[in-house]
Formats: sequence, C-alpha cells, structure tokens
Amino acid sequence: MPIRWGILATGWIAQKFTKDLLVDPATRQVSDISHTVVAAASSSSVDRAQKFLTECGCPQDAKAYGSYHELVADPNVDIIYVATPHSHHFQNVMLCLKANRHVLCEKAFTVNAKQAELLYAEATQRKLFLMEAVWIRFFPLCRELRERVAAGEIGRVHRVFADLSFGDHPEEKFGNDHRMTNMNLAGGAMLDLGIYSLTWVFQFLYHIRGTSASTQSEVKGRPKVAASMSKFPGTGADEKTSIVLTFPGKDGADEAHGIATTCLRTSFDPDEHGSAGPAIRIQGDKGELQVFGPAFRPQRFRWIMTGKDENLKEEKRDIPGHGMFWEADECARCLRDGKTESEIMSHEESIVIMETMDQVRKQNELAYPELIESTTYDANNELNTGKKPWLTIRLPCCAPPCGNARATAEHRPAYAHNSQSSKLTAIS
Ligand SMILES: NC(=O)C1=CN([C@@H]2O[C@H](COP(=O)(O)OP(=O)(O)OC[C@H]3O[C@@H](n4cnc5c(N)ncnc54)[C@H](OP(=O)(O)O)[C@@H]3O)[C@@H](O)[C@H]2O)C=CC1
Ligand SMILES: O=C1OC[C@@H](O)[C@H](O)[C@H]1O
Repeated sequence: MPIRWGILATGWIAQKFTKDLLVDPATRQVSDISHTVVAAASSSSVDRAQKFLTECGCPQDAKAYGSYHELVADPNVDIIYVATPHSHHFQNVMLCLKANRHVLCEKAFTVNAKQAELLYAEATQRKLFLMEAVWIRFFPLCRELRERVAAGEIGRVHRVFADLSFGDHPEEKFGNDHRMTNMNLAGGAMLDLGIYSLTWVFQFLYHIRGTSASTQSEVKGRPKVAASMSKFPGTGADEKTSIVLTFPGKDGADEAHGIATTCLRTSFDPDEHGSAGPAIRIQGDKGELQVFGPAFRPQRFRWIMTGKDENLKEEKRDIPGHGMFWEADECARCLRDGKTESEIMSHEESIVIMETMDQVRKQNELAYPELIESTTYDANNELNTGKKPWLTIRLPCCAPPCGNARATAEHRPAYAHNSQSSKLTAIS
C-alpha cells in the first residue's frame, strides 16, 4: 500500500516536494515503499488547494481543503508534510499531532528549541512519527560520505567548514515582507540557510561520532558556541551569520571545530560555474573531503589525501528529480516499521541544532515576535487559521541593540522598535 500524504500549505517547496512524491520510485531503484497524495490544504482558499493538486499532477480524487483544520481531520491521510514558513511550524505541527497524524515538517523545524522539544514529546507520547525535513541527510551522496568518513577514510576529523550564502541584493530580491527577511515569519539567513551549514558540520562532528570502529574513541557532545550576526537594515533579521562551534574531545583533548557560515549578500558560487571551489571542507588527519555547493543540493565531491598525487578527481552523484523523495522514502519506511523517529534525523539531534541556533541568537540579541516564539499551543490562533492581519505589522530594527548601523530616519516611521519585549507593534 502506498503511504498516503496530505500536504499542508501550497507554496514553493510544497510544490517541489509533492511533484517528487509522484516520481516513480523505480527511477531511483526503490521498490519496497511507494507514495500517493490524497489531500492538500491551503489556508488561503480551497481553490488554491485545488489548483495546487492539479498543477502537481496529483490523483483526480485527491481532496482539496480550504483550511489546515480540515486536512488534519481527514482519516485517509497517513502523514502530513508541513510546508509553511518556520514561524508557523510549532502551531501547525501540534495541530497535526493533536489530530493523531504522523508529520514531516520543513526546516527550520521550529523557531526555538523549546518548541521543538514540546513537539517531539507530544509525538512520542502519542506514538506518532515526527521528523524535521532536512532532506540532504537522506541523499545517497550524504549517506555515502558519512559512511566513508566514519570508516576513517580521512582519519580523525578535526575541522569542518561549511557555507551556504546567496549573493542576492536582499533589499531588491526580498524586500521587508518576504519570508527570508520578515521577522514575523522568522526570517533571516540562519534559520533558512545557515541550518544547512550547521547540518554539514553536525553530520561529521556529531552524528557519526561513536558509531563505527574508527569513531568509537571520539566523544559525542554538544558544542560550545561563539557567533556573530549582522542584521538586515530593513527588518533586523540576520543577513550574515558566522558560527564557530567547538565539539568536545576525550578528556579535554582532541576538540574539533565546526565553522558554519551564511550570508544573504555574498554567494557561495559567484560565477555560477563553481570557480569559488567547494562550499564544504571536512578536514581529517589523513586528508580532506570537499563537497561542492549548493549545500542544500550537493552532487559533486572530491577527496584530497595527504601526500598523494591523484587527488583532484571529482565524483558526481546524479539526482533523478529534485531530490526530496529520499526523505519521503525514509518516512514511509519508518511508518511501515512502526518507528516514531528516524535515526538519520533523530529528535535529539534536531533539538541540539535548534539549541545551537538559540544560543547564536541570544549572543546576538535576535528575538522574534512573541506570537511565533511562543510555546503555548492554540488550535485557533492565526498561524493555524491562516488569518494574516499581522503580516502587515513589522518588527523593527532601527535602533540599538539591533545593531543596524545603516538605518536612517526614513525607516523609523515605518517600524516600531520594541526590542525589550519582542512583541508585535502595530504600525499605521
Ligand atoms: N527543503 C528545501 O529545500 C526548502 C525548504 N523550505 C522551507 O519550507 C518552508 C516554506 O518555504 P517556501 O515554500 O519557500 O515558502 P512560500 O512562501 O512559497 O510558501 C509558504 C506557504 O505557507 C502558507 N502560509 C500560511 N500562512 C502564511 C503566511 N502568513 N505567510 C506566508 N505563507 C503562509 C502559504 O500556503 P497556503 O496559503 O496554501 O496556506 C504559503 O504558500 C520554510 O520553512 C522553508 O525554510 C523552503 C525552500 C526550500
Ligand atoms: O531550504 C532552502 O533551500 C533552497 C533555498 O533556495 C531556500 O531559500 C531554502 O529555504
């Protein structure tokens, strides 16, 4: 029986994911599970949900709903894919769980770690499957690289650099209302892009530690965090974030460093031909593994071994589609096998990464509005019902401590600075 998916929200990534779900698994040599889409919901309108189903090529009898509440109540849905902005994830996922639905939720999983803990606790208590959709972890390429590094191919890993940055002009490309920059939608480079840089660091300095003969002597532990953020003048969301993580070593020795960076103004690949080199470098005492960006959809890598000549030959792994089906396959297998979490993206690791990002934000005084930082679930709040009056309300950042040096008087009438409480402040 195919796994029956319900899609919650009908935006950009929902469309990519849904089309991937409908790709024949045989094209990726998968035959043990399959997927179908039985419903989609839009908080905007039922027409939008219907249009989405049609455009994605979903089965004719898939149901279109004009609210998230109707979707979660549909008994034909096995698992719901949550594809709203991160600001909404806590409320939307809890809505699904309270209706006893399994869930795959887009990254960043939540706005803060406490929200993540509450969701995972609710899922565990209800024996429901729940996973953060960090899709790259399920790429065959990433599985292979984790295995080869865990097997000791580059020796003990001492340092990982990882970057995901876009060289856009964010004022022009996103403005102040887009989810990438809008504080009300938990905008900013770190939660959206930096999470991939962190994922690369965590895969090699956290996830695989202690899992093989070669990493058994390594300690697995939460990193120390030191980070710097610079803010986007229009809204105060982070536009540049650089994080240095120190992972513990045995008896205080052999610590490893992870350097995760993200930026909305400089590209990981300025000429779009790869001339800038690898976006990810995993450095061990026997050599270095380099992975070419984008960090969110890697296809090429190379090994550079200490003291060897034939080093620079690249290897490539093709993706027969967008690449989101591999995480969906993992969900299907977990449901089939009665698992409530995936070992590849565990609840615990998802929480540790959220805690890391909490620390980065705290060190840099970045707080989101109370509505979206809240850990109080409310089935009927606007994040679940799709009433969006608050979208026109902007949080601010034209004065200390937001650090927005470029703000000028002309910004000020548009924004109400409220850094003390982070509450939304209405503007006319
Ligand atoms: N894995 C990946 O490669 C990617 C993951 N993402 C993640 O997916 C999530 C969504 O991103 P993306 O699809 O690009 O975003 P979009 O803005 O394209 O879509 C978000 C959807 O959420 C719903 N929504 C509900 N309330 C709001 C609101 N107040 N403002 C905006 N949208 C609202 C809307 O659907 P409706 O009206 O139908 O309810 C909207 O279409 C983010 O968390 C992002 O990090 C994004 C891109 C790539
Ligand atoms: O997850 C993502 O990956 C691709 C990016 O374009 C997008 O902004 C981000 O959300």
